[in-house]
Amino acid sequence: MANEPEHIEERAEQGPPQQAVATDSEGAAGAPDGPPAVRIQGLGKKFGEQVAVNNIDLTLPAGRFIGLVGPNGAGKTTTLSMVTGLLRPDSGVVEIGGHDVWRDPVAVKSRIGVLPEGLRLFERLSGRELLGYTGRLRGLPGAEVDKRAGQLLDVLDLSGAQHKLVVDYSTGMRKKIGLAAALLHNPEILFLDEPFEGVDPVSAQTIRGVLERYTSSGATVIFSSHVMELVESLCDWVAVMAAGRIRADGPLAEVRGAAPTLQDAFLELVGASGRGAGQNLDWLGGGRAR
Ligand SMILES: Nc1ncnc2c1ncn2[C@@H]1O[C@H](COP(=O)(O)OP(=O)(O)OP(=O)(O)O)[C@@H](O)[C@H]1O
Repeated sequence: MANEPEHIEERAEQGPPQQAVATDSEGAAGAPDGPPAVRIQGLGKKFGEQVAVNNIDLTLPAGRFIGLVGPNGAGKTTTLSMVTGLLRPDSGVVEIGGHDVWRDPVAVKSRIGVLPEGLRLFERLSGRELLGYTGRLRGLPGAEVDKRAGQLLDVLDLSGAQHKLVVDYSTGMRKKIGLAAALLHNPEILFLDEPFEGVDPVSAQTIRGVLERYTSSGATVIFSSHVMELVESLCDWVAVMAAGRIRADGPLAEVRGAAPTLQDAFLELVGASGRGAGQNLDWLGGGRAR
């Protein structure tokens, strides 16, 4: 990720140009009785001449396990940063649970949990203190924060490290404490940027279990990943992004289509299926005689 998140309050004040948002509750929203988890219209972001996100429209239904996939530089992090109010778009509208991210930031932020990529944590707090601080910031009563923090630390196998300073946490431990902090207020929608990166298989299994339990209650998870097998086994809804555009989105089976795996469908969608595997590197082969 190359994004340097701007300051959140500053961005909340200076929303992007507003556009009218269609009010239909049909189609990909999938939940006729409520608004979709996320509705994006005309969302765009440029960094200098580099178009990171190219006027995308996307509707993500509530109550699903949703994967946002795409090659390096596709625009996933930029999109998630704008959707969660961490980065100001150049254009477009984002609604979360029917609330405009820029006009109604408090309503939105109380409903979402975010595990951003390149997560910055308060390094000089212990894991336990970090959760205590986050819970109080979220307005939870102290006793409830203590209870939930203890349970999350236990489930995520961090109890033994709860009094260690976050600065001394490993990459995987940082992901797990970040996830605990994002879940503490029991949000309706959880956004996770590469939640499994740097996480060992045992911890990945634990995180999976926590997320599956969370979505089974009707909550929504939206996460970005490069690992197709993971997305295929976890998600029931997928959006494929490449070069700043949405190439396909919908139920997993629909996006996979006739392809044997999501990986095959993905390579086809992003136009990488015919790309050579380094045939030009004819000098490479350290095991052969030179
Ligand atoms: N702060 C920034 N300044 C300049 N360019 C940026 C910045 N953030 C992102 N970009 C560019 O925008 C494009 C999209 O980047 P982004 O990080 O959103 O992609 P991504 O899909 O998350 O990639 P990855 O999977 O590698 O993390 C890339 O070309 C990237 O170089």
